[in-house]
Amino acid sequence: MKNQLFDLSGKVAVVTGGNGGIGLGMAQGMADAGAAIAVVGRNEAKSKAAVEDLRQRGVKAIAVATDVTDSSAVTAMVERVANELGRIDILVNNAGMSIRKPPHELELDEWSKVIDTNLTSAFMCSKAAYPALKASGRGKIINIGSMMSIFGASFAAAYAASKGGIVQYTRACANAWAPDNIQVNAILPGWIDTDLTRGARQQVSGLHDRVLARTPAGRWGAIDDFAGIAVFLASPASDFVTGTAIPVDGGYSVMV
Ligand SMILES: NC(=O)c1ccc[n+]([C@@H]2O[C@H](COP(=O)([O-])OP(=O)(O)OC[C@H]3O[C@@H](n4cnc5c(N)ncnc54)[C@H](O)[C@@H]3O)[C@@H](O)[C@H]2O)c1
Ligand SMILES: O=C(O)C(=O)C[C@H](O)[C@H](O)CO
Repeated sequence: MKNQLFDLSGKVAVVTGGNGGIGLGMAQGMADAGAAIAVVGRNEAKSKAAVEDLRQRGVKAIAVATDVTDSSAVTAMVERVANELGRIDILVNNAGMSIRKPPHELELDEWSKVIDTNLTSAFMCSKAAYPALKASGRGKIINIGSMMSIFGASFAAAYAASKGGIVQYTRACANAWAPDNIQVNAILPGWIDTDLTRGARQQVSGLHDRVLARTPAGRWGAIDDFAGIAVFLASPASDFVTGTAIPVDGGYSVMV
């Protein structure tokens, strides 16, 4: 008999920021395991391309244009996914951004934008999706933290605050929703080659080589590195795993 531990057939996953970068890597992994995917993003051309890629993998996929900092848009997004794909079993809170400045130069509106995008969006999406995840009977939430959930950087005050907050929010929800058989976990990516970190490499002098030097795997991460962990945390294989924050970092967080 086929091993069903990692089988996502019949499941529906919502991936915020799923039209590129780490979100697309996770969406591709879950699609290959059989899940239908709702790609939640703002850039329609990128979302269309992502949906085509996912459909080529033999699953249903839809694009839902949504700004995850807008609470009524988030509510409408969840309703549309449930209507069009029939259910929600997996929510991946992945959308994120950074504004890289020293803390004393960061304006209040910049601080708020980062916290709203990286942390408050996870709260809003999780709260909106909770009834559907509970109805699923086997709900899974995957939140995306960072090395900045563990370490600090002079250019990442708001970003690190948001990513530290994601870990604590994950733990709270894991406790609250365990009785509903919803597992809530976080992934802490190391340094991954995406649009986000292309910006970081332009803005932070020497970053590329510093990351290479302290990553035991000897390379930057790729979006494909997130397919396996997404499938694990979305599937029955992780049914007794909740409240954790798992680094996917080529060893960066264990390097002295
Ligand atoms: N790349 C890395 O090294 C790295 C490391 C640690 C954590 N992360 C986290 O991984 C996640 C994905 O980042 P990435 O590196 O793939 O970068 P990315 O820029 O490719 O992806 C971020 C996605 O979030 C979307 N997004 C941002 N604000 C949004 C909003 N208001 N509404 C809807 N969508 C929005 C973007 O449009 C984009 O699609 C982020 O949470 C990021 O903080 C990335
Ligand atoms: O883009 C930045 O400024 C970041 O800090 C991105 C990530 O969080 C970083 O790769 C560490 O995980």
